[in-house]
Amino acid sequence: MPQLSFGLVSLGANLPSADRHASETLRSAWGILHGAPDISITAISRIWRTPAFPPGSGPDFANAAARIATTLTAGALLERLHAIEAEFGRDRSTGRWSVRVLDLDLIALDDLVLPDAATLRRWIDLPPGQQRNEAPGQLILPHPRLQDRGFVLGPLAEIAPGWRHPLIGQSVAEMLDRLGPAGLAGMRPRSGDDGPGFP
Ligand SMILES: Nc1nc2c(c(=O)[nH]1)N=C(CO)CN2
Repeated sequence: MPQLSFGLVSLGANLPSADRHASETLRSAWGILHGAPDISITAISRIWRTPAFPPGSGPDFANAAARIATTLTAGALLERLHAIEAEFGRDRSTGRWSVRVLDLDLIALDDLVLPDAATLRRWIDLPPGQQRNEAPGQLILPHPRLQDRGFVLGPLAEIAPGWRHPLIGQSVAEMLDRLGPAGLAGMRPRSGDDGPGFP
């Protein structure tokens, strides 16, 4: 029997037409994710509307977070997430902060720390905006900017507030607290009828 892992995935969409379209993109993406034989979504946050980061870099995003159970390895799961992004027309070659159709980020898988604790610590401590020197496609877990981003932590706190970062040692709720009110500035869950709960 392959091992069943616990995973956290952050979903983001920013379309020029924003809003309604972007949340439809997220809904169909999590439908595809849940339809895969070796992945199931066990909880999904509400859809949040969030200002683009960095500020002024484009239209608002729709963001959500999913808790999954999977038998896939981290590498296979990441490939699957990229394949779903490609189905939505995302082109990873168009640059880091360009307008994207769909973003599926693997935030964490069990307590994996990759590539290793010392390297991840160095990347976590990099000043904002400074580039990491990872190889293209290299697996980094947990996501190295997770603790700085309200648009990740806000939705995540709805489905996994007690999940503890294996290197930082803080829970999602504690990381969100540390960001303070400014960390969620301008961000809001869209409406009560968006969830939580799946489907
Ligand atoms: N609000 C918000 N801003 C972003 C997002 C995102 O998902 N939400 N994703 C980015 C690229 O990963 C860059 N900026």
